[in-house]
Amino acid sequence: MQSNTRSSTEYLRDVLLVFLFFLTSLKLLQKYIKQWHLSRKLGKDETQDIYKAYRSVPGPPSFPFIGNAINVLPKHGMLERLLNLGIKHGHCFKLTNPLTEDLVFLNSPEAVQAILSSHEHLRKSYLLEKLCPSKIDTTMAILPGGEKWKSMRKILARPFMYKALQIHNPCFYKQSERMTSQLEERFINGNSAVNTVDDLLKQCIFGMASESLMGVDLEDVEDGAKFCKNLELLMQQWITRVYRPWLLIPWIWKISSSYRIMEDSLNSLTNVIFKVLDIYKKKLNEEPDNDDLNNNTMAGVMLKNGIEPMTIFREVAVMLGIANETTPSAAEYTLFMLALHPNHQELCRQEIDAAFDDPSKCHNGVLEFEALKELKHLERCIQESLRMNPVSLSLRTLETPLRINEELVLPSNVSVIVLPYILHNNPKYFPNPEQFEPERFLPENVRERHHYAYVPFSAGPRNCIGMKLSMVELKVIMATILRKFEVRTPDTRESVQLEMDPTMKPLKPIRFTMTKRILT
Ligand code: HEM
Repeated sequence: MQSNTRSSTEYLRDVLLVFLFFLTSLKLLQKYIKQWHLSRKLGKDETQDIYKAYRSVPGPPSFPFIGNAINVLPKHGMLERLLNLGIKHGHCFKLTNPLTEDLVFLNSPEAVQAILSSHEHLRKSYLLEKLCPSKIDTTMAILPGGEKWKSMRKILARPFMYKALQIHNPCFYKQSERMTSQLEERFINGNSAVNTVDDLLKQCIFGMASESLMGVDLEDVEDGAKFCKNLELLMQQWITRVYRPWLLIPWIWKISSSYRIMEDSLNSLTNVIFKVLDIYKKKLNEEPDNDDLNNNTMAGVMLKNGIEPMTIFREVAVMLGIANETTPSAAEYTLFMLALHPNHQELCRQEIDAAFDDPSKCHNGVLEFEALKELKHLERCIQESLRMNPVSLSLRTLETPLRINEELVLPSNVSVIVLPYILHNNPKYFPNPEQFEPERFLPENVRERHHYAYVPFSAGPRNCIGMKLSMVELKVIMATILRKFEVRTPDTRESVQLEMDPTMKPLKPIRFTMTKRILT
């Protein structure tokens, strides 16, 4: 019996070895074919120069079969390992991966500018395209550049501009007031003085994004929390495939439980968004010339441009998925920073009180949109918090070579990553990076820094379309919370670990205490 078990273990090991050998050979073959293709395009000498320079890109030792897997796995602690590599190797380093393209991390503002400002390198990643559920793989955020991406990005730009956001100003306060009442319930009337707030921030931000982008309060159609949960399930199943590569094989994926969960959540989301579109169309029929309805929501601009309902559904679902994955962790972390630094919290509060107490800037508890621009210290605190926890990253797969500087050209079929966490925590660009110093964002200090040293929302033609929306959301949320509560935390910066999942967020929800302010 024992020898049987041993022999089946050995058999398994042999199969695994053959499989890995086969994979590595395939990868090598693929590499030579790509090199041969490039040499036909550029000439043999130039191609040899590119590959020679590429081989000199530093990086940790890579192993047969597993490449640099040990540098990224386990997920726990990955960010710190990557930051250390960034600081050790300087402006770029590479990691190899036996299953997909090599990854080159760009860590200096000059190298970051080379990729992000380029209009030629707009493809995000082959892997991202492969992983994407087929119903949403043609959305603007996933498309590999090209005319289709360009025209959709142009159509969708309008609802994200300040003019459109200004129109939705009352809805931001409505959602935020809803949240502060829930906070009051939790901290003042509840049993425990110490609580987490991540769920309430998420619901509030989701409400703001969905109402401003679709023009309908989701709570009027169905339980917003349920919709939010379905979006999260969709994102989780999608990401599961990165950590379980066998799910990349289509037939295994289609019989997996993850696929079924994803299909169920997709169907549920489709039903709700179609209901919202019906409400919106009815409103449009009643007021066909209403500029707000036609131009200031995603639903409006897409209907006006004759885009079919299924495409509208896809764009809205992906947009809300991204909104839900990014701004809530930025809000939680900003609140944490303000809780850890009462002096900065007080400076923000002085500006906030001055605006709320000025009858020319505040009507019925709603600050004029323009008054948000005057909350300068708050804005710097949000920027500094996004420096320390930049939430997202930029990823591109090169279809043609990319010149980084005089010496280095990266060959095609390499994936390039800008991880702002590395850039923003490098003492060379931000001295004492572990310190919370909002003064770094005073205009005179910003002017002295390289424009590409701070890129939480990316930059260039494929930057974040939702940047202004999320800054407005973050300001309104912080202003309404600080107006009502004194915020503190029993957690420390060292005890709050950030993880990439798939965006950067605290591993465990952060705990807060909130004391109600007595306003005279
Ligand atoms: C704090 C919040 C946010 C952060 C830090 C953030 C950051 C980013 C980053 C780094 C990118 C990658 C760009 C690239 O590949 O170079 C991106 C893309 C994108 N973001 Fe955001 N984002 C945030 C909020 C939002 C919100 C609220 C929305 C929409 C409601 C949004 C929609 C998008 C879209 C659609 C793209 C893809 C754009 C394209 O491919 O053309 N983001 N974001």
